[in-house]
Amino acid sequence: MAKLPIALIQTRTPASPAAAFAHVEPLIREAAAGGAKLILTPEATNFLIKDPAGRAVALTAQDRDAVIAGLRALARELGVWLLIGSAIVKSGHQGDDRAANRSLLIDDAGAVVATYDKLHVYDVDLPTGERWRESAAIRPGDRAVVADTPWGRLGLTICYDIRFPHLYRALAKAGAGMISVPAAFTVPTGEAHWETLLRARAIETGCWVLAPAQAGLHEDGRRTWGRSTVVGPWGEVVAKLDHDEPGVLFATLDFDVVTRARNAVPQLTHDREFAGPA
Ligand SMILES: O=C(O)CNC(=O)[C@H](CS)NC(=O)CCC(=O)C(=O)O
Repeated sequence: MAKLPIALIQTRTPASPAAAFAHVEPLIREAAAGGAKLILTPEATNFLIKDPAGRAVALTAQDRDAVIAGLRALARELGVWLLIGSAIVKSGHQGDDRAANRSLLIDDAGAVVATYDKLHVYDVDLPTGERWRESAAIRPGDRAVVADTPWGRLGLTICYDIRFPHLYRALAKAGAGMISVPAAFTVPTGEAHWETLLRARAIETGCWVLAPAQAGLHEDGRRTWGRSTVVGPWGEVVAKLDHDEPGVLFATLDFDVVTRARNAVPQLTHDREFAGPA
């Protein structure tokens, strides 16, 4: 199979959608100019605020969101596939005011070909005193998604999902050769867990793991870990931005490596049913 040149975009997304688009657009152009055919952006590409429940930004529906519309036009203009790691949009569920934290896969004609709503929401109290209640603002999704691309199947996940290995196993078993993990990781958990979790999921699944990240001190005082990373199917870090500044990370995916890793250790075919623990 042909090799796939990709790029991960590392952003420090501002709080307003217009500023968020102005921030990400030149980075995507740089990625396309560098030859990437699939470009991935982080979680919360359309705006990033500390507390989405605080709603400084009015929610829009997916098909009315100006950032999504702008990025669809850009994908078409540049002739690239684009994963909007996530956009925070109206969930579309009646009687639930919360948003969806949604990944959107855009093809090179600008069409939305797959969407995935983040399954696991981040309700966590960190030892540093940081307190997150994502469930107050975000309605979690209820289905896993793999999408077909010209280069094989892509499994879609978001940020905190990385801590739920069974989701990744299900995606690999559904034929994914690459899995996206757009993120806005906190600094304390980024430092302690980010790279290890990404490498573990790659090793367990024999998939390419593609993790574009929010980075640095955002305008509302929130800080994210950055360190966008591409991990190969054997678990090695193939490319990484070792900092928390905005930027573009290039890599070339070879899907023969997926086959080789899975032939070497056919763990995906060795699952067993088991009783208990009692
Ligand atoms: O709220 C937004 O606008 C964007 N979404 C996020 O920042 C989300 C939910 S608060 N962050 C995480 O999932 C961090 C996970 C993490 O850091 C970990 O697993 O340790």
